[in-house]
Amino acid sequence: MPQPRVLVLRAPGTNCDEETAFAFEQAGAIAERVHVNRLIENPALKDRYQVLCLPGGFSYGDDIAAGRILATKLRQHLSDLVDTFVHGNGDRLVLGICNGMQVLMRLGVLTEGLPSPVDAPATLSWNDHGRFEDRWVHLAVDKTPCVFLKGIERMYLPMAHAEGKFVAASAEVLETMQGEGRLALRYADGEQGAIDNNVLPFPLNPNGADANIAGVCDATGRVFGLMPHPERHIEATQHPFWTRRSEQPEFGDGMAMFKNAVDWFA
Ligand SMILES: NC(=O)CC[C@H](N)C(=O)O
Repeated sequence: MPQPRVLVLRAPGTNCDEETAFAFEQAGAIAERVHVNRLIENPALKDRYQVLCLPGGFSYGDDIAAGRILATKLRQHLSDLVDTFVHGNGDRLVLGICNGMQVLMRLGVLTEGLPSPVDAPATLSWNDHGRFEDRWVHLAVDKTPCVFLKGIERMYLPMAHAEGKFVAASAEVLETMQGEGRLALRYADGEQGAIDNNVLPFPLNPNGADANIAGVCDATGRVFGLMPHPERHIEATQHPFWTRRSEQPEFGDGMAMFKNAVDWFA
């Protein structure tokens, strides 16, 4: 099986790049952490990679708005790189985790092709309670073309963010996204929780996101952004109650996402 090469993009304030690269490597990929300034110096570096991953953290200190500055830098200096991974020949993948999803949202690649009643079809806003929130959440996968979520029904993952509330500009945006399978990942009520479009109470929905949205993809399913952290649950012993389980699964819930990415290139 060809080993895909993953570009894990770093910027000042990124803090999940090591774990994310490790998760991809455990899944069978070759992952390299590359600083955004190295790519600006040498844009041709991008041609080494099949997957672009924007990891979590506080890029540029979350100044102005989380993800805003890195997104602007990418748009100004590396639009060709973004275009190659997002569109290109349709043979590459893009994953944004937490701050990475924030960057993808600010770039507009996760809401491409949607009706836009105001300046953007959707955005990420501050959590309803106005604070940084760090907790484990139950997630359910909706019917979706998302490559990363193939075969996954549920996950239990940590979330850790302040600006993670997905807000759509209109009901039409949400309907279109759901129709295209783009509302891929939702906060759910416990392990058996189903997809629910009615906003679940805190802490089930930790930020008040519309339709309990935790992750969205583009229309092709190759570009995916999620607020929870799959790279923080790739081993069974990272589960908060692992010592109380009689049997351990082979991997933590997040691992399947990284394996799906690797398998897509097989
Ligand atoms: N874990 C993260 O990537 C945090 C994202 C961002 N800094 C926020 O607080 O919203």
